[in-house]
Amino acid sequence: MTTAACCFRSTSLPSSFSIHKKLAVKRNSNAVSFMGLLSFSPKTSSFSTGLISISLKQRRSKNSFQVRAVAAPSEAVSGFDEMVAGTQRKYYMLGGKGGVGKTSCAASLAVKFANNGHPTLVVSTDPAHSLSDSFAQDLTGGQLVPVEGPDFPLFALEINPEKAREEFRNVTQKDGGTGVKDFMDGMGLGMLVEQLGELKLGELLDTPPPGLDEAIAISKVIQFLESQEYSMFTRIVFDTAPTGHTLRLLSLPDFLDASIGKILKLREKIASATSAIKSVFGQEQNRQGASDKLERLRERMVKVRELFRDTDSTEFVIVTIPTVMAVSESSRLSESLKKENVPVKRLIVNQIIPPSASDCKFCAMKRKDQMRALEMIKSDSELSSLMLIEAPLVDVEIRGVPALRFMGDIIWK
Ligand SMILES: Nc1ncnc2c1ncn2[C@@H]1O[C@H](COP(=O)(O)OP(=O)(O)OP(=O)(O)O)[C@@H](O)[C@H]1O
Repeated sequence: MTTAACCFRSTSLPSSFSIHKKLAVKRNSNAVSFMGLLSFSPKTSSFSTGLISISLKQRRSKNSFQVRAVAAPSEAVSGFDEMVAGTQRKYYMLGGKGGVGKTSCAASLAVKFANNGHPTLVVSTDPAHSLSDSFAQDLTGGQLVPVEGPDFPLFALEINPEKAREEFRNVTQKDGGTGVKDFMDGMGLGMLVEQLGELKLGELLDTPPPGLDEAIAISKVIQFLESQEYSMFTRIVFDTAPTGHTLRLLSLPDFLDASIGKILKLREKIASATSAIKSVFGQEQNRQGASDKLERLRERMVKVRELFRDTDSTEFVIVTIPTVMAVSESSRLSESLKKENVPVKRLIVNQIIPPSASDCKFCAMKRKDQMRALEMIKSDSELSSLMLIEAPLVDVEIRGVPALRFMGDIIWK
């Protein structure tokens, strides 16, 4: 058995393991190993650290190599049995600070659900999508795209926030905002125009606050899921935008709901005030259509809000890394989510450096730091009550279904 010493270099892997964007999924996307002592056994064609082994034996299935975990640094259980049980539709939203591994964790959960018999949809509502990168497949286009690899249907959806906002703008501005204003001006109802000023909807859409795109994206997902065609999905996994956005998103549906509610009320007022002349101008039909659209949009916003707070079907999983900054932010996120009555049960601490048998000072220091952050979690009033899931740092990027399957088997137990 040959032994290669650690560090966070995938150069400790043979050259065929180097990660190339396009080829990753077909050839070597399961090229995953932990930092730490890495051994290669030519006899069995497998790598092993003290913690995992990766078998290079080619499988007959589409996904070339088999990746097998022997043991993870933490034997902590994520309660996956509970997550996977039942065929009632469940929503999992993964969120946290930027770059901590939300997409990798969300994608690995989606793969795991699909491999456990759930037709699954994974949705990115992060304006900076990375699902395509994570799956090493082109999932762009704002439509449901089948993901190749898992045993059961897995679809991905990257919502194009710009496009979604544009659609929203068309409905609210043309038919509900400026449309109302023009209409009222035309009717000589200037006194009602002032009331529109309060709505600030046009302003909102010109300089959208963070979170708006996500609210619209989620409402769009709800729109998809309302149709019969998509009723087969029993698990929906959301890869959400970084923390700040998520927090603002939580209050947005209320805000938008109120704004749209105001517009609709205003419409009713106008409708009665202009009932005598409206038929002359033949505008009644248009207005009714616009009102219906707004009403539907409002209903969807209400559903977004309800979805976030539904303890039976929804759970927000916080993803963090073991650093003081990330832990502090996660604590604040947990507090805010609880305040908003969003169900939170699990906390993933990602990128934990496993104990290393090699004599790497940098790793030892880093690990010590991480252990301190983990202690901080255990004594944090917000985070200590959550189910702690520890996920190891691996020394290459997690890309492609086999790698995600491997990661999923470590995290979701
Ligand atoms: N446990 C891990 N070990 C090694 N690399 C990891 C791990 N988790 C995530 N990564 C890598 O870190 C990078 C960022 O991960 P990912 O895209 O999942 O994070 P994110 O939180 O979704 O980021 P963003 O906030 O930018 O959307 C990716 O290159 C991913 O492969």
